[in-house]
Amino acid sequence: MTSDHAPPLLQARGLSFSRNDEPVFGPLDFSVNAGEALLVQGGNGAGKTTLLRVLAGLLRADEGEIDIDGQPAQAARRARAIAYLSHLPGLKADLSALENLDFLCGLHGRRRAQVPGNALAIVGLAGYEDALARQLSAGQKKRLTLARLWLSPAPLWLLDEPYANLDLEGIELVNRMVQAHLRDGGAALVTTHGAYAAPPVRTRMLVMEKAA
Ligand SMILES: Nc1ncnc2c1ncn2[C@@H]1O[C@H](COP(=O)(O)OP(=O)(O)OP(=O)(O)O)[C@@H](O)[C@H]1O
Repeated sequence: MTSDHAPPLLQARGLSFSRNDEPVFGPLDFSVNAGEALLVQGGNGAGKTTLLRVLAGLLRADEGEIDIDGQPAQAARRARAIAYLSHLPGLKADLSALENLDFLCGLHGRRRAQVPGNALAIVGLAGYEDALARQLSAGQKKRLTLARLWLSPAPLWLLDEPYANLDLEGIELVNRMVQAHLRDGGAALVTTHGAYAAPPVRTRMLVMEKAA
């Protein structure tokens, strides 16, 4: 079977979510193939973060189906396939940068041939190995979460506002990481308000609007 006939890495059909009977989004239909990015665009409150949390399995959809590699996205498949970069850093404040990465690799595994020390250098944090997470700036924290992402073995990246808090060099770093990940056969969903940079890769668009 050639990759042209492989099922999408991620497919959502009729996906909808509401809170207290108020619709937040949907029904949405979209798919992302290996080697592609899906830009999830929408203004504040449009439901982008909520969608990523539903895809990551942190919230339950009201209706619809999510398939990963052509199979229903149950918990074990999600855990193996998805790396979720929240807009919150989710770091252990009293552990060092390197300890945070070691801890997260212990929880989620890591790509072969990638080690935490190298990942720190790749994201521009060489020399910060022993700095406590709480002593890092917002942009440095973001870079540390990018190092974690880089170490993840998961093919499907869910990136919530990956450019937030980053300087120009950091934005280019995200774009290079996404390009390399897609070249390796991965895929990425990237939320954006539309005003940010977007990765220069093969992209699909999903435009979300605040539910009426
Ligand atoms: N924990 C929560 N409890 C109640 N309502 C929430 C909660 N989180 C989000 N919402 C509401 O759900 C809607 C969608 O929010 P969401 O964070 O998904 O939007 P977004 O598109 O990511 O916005 P932004 O661009 O501002 O980050 C908003 O109306 C928001 O107020």
